[in-house]
Amino acid sequence: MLTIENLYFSYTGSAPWLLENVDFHLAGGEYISIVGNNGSGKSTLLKIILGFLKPVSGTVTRRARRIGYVPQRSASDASFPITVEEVIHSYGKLLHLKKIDVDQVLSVTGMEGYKKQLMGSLSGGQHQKVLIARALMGSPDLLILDEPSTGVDLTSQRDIYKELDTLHKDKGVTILAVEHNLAEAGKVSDRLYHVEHGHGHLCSVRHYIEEYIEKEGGHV
Ligand SMILES: Nc1ncnc2c1ncn2[C@@H]1O[C@H](COP(=O)(O)OP(=O)(O)OP(=O)(O)O)[C@@H](O)[C@H]1O
Repeated sequence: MLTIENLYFSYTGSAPWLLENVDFHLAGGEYISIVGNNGSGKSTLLKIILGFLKPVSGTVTRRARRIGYVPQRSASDASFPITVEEVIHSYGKLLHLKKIDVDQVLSVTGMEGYKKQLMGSLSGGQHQKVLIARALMGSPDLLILDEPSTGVDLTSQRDIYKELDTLHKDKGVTILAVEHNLAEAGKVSDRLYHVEHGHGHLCSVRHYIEEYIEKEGGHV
């Protein structure tokens, strides 16, 4: 679905590298969460994968038919006066979809009852559920999310990861997400991709937690 080979990236275009000699492979049907400290380059890697940024060197091969993207939530999202149904309609137009059934789109994450509401009036969890529903328009085979549960209460976090788990397990959607929420994402991801000091490696959730406990002297 996605292969990265020998990727180097920095915002200046030269060393020191933010991402250095990165290799990554995401197979169809997998769910991988990208984890690592603040500033380690996770969102940057996602932007390179999405084609928003160009690697300085190395290759990114995308084999997905269609990619759905849920961006990181920003404070400005709440102040823009747009309703839920307008968000769905405008995205459908962007995708050149011939028919847009707003109720059907929103029903995937149980948000059809909120279509007349302003985006800014939704709670953090409701907002993310609308963005996930939007990202699923046009039936993407790869769903990419940047910190899907930021600013979301615990109950809504569980709802969101339950939905991601269903999409992954029942509908076969391949998922790649930048994550800080290991408590929830760890339960549903197949593996983690740990970005640290410019390098990345795949590991199991268990291995990552053990490594973390060792470094932090026994505290998670
Ligand atoms: N447009 C930019 N121009 C220059 N530097 C940037 C830009 N965007 C990000 N950076 C820097 O690149 C580094 C990595 O940022 P990035 O957002 O990829 O990290 P992250 O791992 O996603 O962090 P977090 O967990 O805090 O979201 C940071 O030092 C950041 O300040």
